[in-house]
Amino acid sequence: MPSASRVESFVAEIDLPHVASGKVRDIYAVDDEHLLFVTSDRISAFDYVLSTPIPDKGEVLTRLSAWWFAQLADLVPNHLVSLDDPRIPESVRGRAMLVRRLSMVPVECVARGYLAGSGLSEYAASQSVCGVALPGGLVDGSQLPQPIFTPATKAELGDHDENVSFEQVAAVHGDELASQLRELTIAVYSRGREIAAERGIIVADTKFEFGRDVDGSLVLADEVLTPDSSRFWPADQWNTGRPQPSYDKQYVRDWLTGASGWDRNSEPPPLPDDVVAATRAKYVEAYERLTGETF
Ligand SMILES: CCOC(=O)Cn1cc(-c2ncnc(N)c2C#N)cn1
Repeated sequence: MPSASRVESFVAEIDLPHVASGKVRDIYAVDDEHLLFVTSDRISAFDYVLSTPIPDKGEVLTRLSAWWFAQLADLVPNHLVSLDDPRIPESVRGRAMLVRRLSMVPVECVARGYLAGSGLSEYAASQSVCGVALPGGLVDGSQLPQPIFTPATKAELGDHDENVSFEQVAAVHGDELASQLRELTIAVYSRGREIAAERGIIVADTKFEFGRDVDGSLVLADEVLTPDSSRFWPADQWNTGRPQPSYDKQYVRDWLTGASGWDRNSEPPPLPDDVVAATRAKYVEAYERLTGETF
């Protein structure tokens, strides 16, 4: 959980009961049926939430999620009600969604189309990810023969989610729900990946969260296919056998591991203005390339 002072500072900004917080997003209760899903301008890197915000990042990611919800509406219903409802406080309008309150399924529904991160580590040890066997000879950044469902259990803030197998999800939630989650996760990722690829962005993997509404239907919740919930790679720089450049966070990563002189065991230093500006520009560029709209 974030430090008490951090949560209080956000609760102070928004006069609604606090429900949940992630590294960069916070959820508040509006009424029995609705929540306020707020995305801050905070950015995280190397498992730290950096002290320097990226102006407009929260609004870019909020509007990107809203755009994806519309692109995916024929595949799956979603929790978005509005971006400009009068119940959204003026102080966060633009970077907040009014959403339907759901009964959340406590499974991080991850789809992977490429090998990276914890998937690569698991593959190196077992030639599988979350119990899904893969062909030999794959390397960092390899495209998988087809997208795979690699669920995880949500960790406390600051810890890494724990990868689990489909069978483990089925053991806890039943075969039917586990199969529905897998099918929906792969279908929604496949659509999103295809749309992004046409626009020069590889979505290597992504994490969805689903909830159930009052009649038990699965509804797509949380944020969707953003650079925070997914690995976004520039397609024109894709080169297997080494870590891929991040579409949105590479300037931050390069500065932190280079010119900043940062000692990895301590809090990262504040970002210089040029890194902030270049990073903001990448978020805006990703939004404009994907949606075709001017931010
Ligand atoms: C920001 C940190 O919290 C989370 O990411 C996970 N979470 C989701 C909910 C939720 N709960 C009911 N209805 C919803 N529509 C949602 C959503 N989204 C609560 N925590």
